[in-house]
Amino acid sequence: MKVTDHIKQANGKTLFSFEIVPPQKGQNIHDLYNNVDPLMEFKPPFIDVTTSREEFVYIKKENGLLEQKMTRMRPGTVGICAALKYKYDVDAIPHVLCGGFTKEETEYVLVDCHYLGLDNIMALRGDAMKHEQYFIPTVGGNNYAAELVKQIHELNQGKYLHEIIETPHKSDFCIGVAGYPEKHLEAPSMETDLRRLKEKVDAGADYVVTQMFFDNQKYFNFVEKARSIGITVPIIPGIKPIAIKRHQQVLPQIFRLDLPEELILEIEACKDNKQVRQLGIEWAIQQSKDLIANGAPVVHFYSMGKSDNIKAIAKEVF
Ligand SMILES: NC(=O)C1=CN([C@@H]2O[C@H](COP(=O)(O)OP(=O)(O)OC[C@H]3O[C@@H](n4cnc5c(N)ncnc54)[C@H](O)[C@@H]3O)[C@@H](O)[C@H]2O)C=CC1
Ligand SMILES: Nc1nc(=O)c2c([nH]1)NC[C@@H]1CN(c3ccc(C(=O)N[C@@H](CCC(=O)O)C(=O)O)cc3)CN21
Repeated sequence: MKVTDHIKQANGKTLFSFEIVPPQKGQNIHDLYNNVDPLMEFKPPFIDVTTSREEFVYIKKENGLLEQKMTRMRPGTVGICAALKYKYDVDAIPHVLCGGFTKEETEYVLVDCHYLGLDNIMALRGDAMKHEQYFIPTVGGNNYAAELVKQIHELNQGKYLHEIIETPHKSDFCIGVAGYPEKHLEAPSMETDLRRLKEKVDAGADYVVTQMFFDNQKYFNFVEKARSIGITVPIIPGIKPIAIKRHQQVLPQIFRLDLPEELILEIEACKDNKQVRQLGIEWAIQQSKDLIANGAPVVHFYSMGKSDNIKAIAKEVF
């Protein structure tokens, strides 16, 4: 079922959802299930499965030189979605990226999703590769998420690439896109970034999931601004519980967001990472309760593999 239909069906009750990252290749799918199992009692209507960029790896050759190879360390997004759907009867949402894929490859992924009965696609541009300072579009691929949304939307109209299919079967994907309460790191201003978001919605996006934020006011202001420029689709807040002291530096650095002073002081007062993890849980519980009280359609959790903290939060909130 579509995310938008889950939201309609919930009739104002806030839903719980989360996001997982495929394991590194060579791992066991049961490790993933072990982290999903404890969260299923909170009845997530959908689970997102991310797609990671390809990266360079260096293989030591016999002569001692290093050989550079390009590989995807965490493949399997669509396969994991199918596995989750059929194991738990849950809607699993693959993240489909512009970066790393030609439009043709993207079409094949979408055809797989359609055959597997996946009803939703999260359409993202994707980050820069590790060695790149900025995102460089893939030759033959989509340049921005809005173009990817257009490609998916056209498939929904039965328009395949190169228009060589005469009587096409139409897909009916519900399309999610990302939104940035503290603006995307490359955007020159909040207003421009919001216009970009509007372009994605105008191209056919059905809902928005936000980047993580630690001050709910940022989300409320963002929703207000989005509404004021005519974005009417659901805007789902994304929450990440702080888990280690180092997040204080790396999260602002990677995602270009601010941590509230109160949270920083509380992290500084923690003696070890066990205390930070507990603080992260408590902070996310407060954020979630406030988001629910203010009518958020869903609270979506970025669980980066381990689910114990998400479970502790969901137990208090859902
Ligand atoms: N829910 C999730 O999983 C989330 C994922 N992300 C990640 O963030 C990264 C960025 O992806 P998206 O937001 O999908 O990218 P996007 O293509 O919507 O935007 C990327 C940047 O390009 C700018 N931009 C967009 N259209 C433009 C145009 N026509 N001309 C000039 N600039 C333009 C935007 O303002 C933004 O700074 C991705 O790696 C995604 O995986 C971010 C937030 C949430
Ligand atoms: N720009 C961007 N790219 C993404 O892939 C992405 C977003 N934003 N926002 C939404 C979700 C949330 N994501 C993430 C990704 C990593 C961590 C994270 O905490 N990573 C490391 C720390 C960073 C590091 O050392 O490299 C961790 O400790 O787990 C959190 C959320 C992935 N998604």
